[in-house]
Amino acid sequence: MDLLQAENLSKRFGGLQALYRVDLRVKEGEIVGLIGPNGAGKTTLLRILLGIHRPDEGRVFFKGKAITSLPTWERVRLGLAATFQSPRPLKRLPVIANVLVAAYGPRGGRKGDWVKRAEARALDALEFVGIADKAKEPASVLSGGELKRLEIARALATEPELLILDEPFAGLTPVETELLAKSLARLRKGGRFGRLHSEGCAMVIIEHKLSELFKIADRVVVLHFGEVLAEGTPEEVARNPKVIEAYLGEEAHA
Ligand SMILES: Nc1ncnc2c1ncn2[C@@H]1O[C@H](COP(=O)(O)OP(=O)(O)OP(=O)(O)O)[C@@H](O)[C@H]1O
Repeated sequence: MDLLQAENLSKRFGGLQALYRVDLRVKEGEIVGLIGPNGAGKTTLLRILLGIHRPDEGRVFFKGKAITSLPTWERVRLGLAATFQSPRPLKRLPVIANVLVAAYGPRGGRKGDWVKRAEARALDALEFVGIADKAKEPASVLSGGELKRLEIARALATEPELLILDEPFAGLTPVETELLAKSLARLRKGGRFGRLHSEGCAMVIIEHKLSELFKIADRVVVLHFGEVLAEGTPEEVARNPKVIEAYLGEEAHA
């Protein structure tokens, strides 16, 4: 059984067809890259998976359960987590408090001693993304790259089974990008990270930095004008003439 199964998703904003009959499947522990030109519908798809938008048509299943009409918090409780293109931290609160919010959230409560363990898990999530030394600083002191990593720590504190990342590498330096890509690959393998536990987290990663994405993705789905243009391994997608014409070619000319 697939961990996530989205079927026949369509979404229209006024006269604009942002998504048209899109299918997306994610297996347990799989990393799926979601790419496509600006405006292709990637963020719209992410928002439907999270319950921020309702699709006009189509259904979403997570762990075999129909979640199409569930609110976001219930999806999080089931094991979905996400980070967004633009981080929105609680700026005046310490970095650790930003992560604690997630650790105390609806999913935290599934384990008996969650209140006692929340602090430890929040710290370990910060350790995982390499900003534990800033735990007591207000979130406002973090650099752009560190804020992106804070978002990831916050998502990880819920110990998700599927993590959806919207441009995690954007705004990161090359060194930060490489470190984060390695951390995500470790997370997918699973294991214990301090007091955090991962069974091998699956991921959907929206990204324009293709060389980094292609190193860690098992499969890549290409959206174009709201429809799936192509799908395959990174190698297959990179040499697909339709993809080169619609997207990669454009990058090459940029
Ligand atoms: N809330 C909204 N209201 C109206 N139009 C929207 C809304 N959200 C997205 N759109 C439009 O839907 C289309 C798809 O946008 P979307 O943000 O999903 O693309 P994207 O692939 O994520 O692009 P990018 O790479 O620039 O983030 C765009 O034309 C966008 O302007």
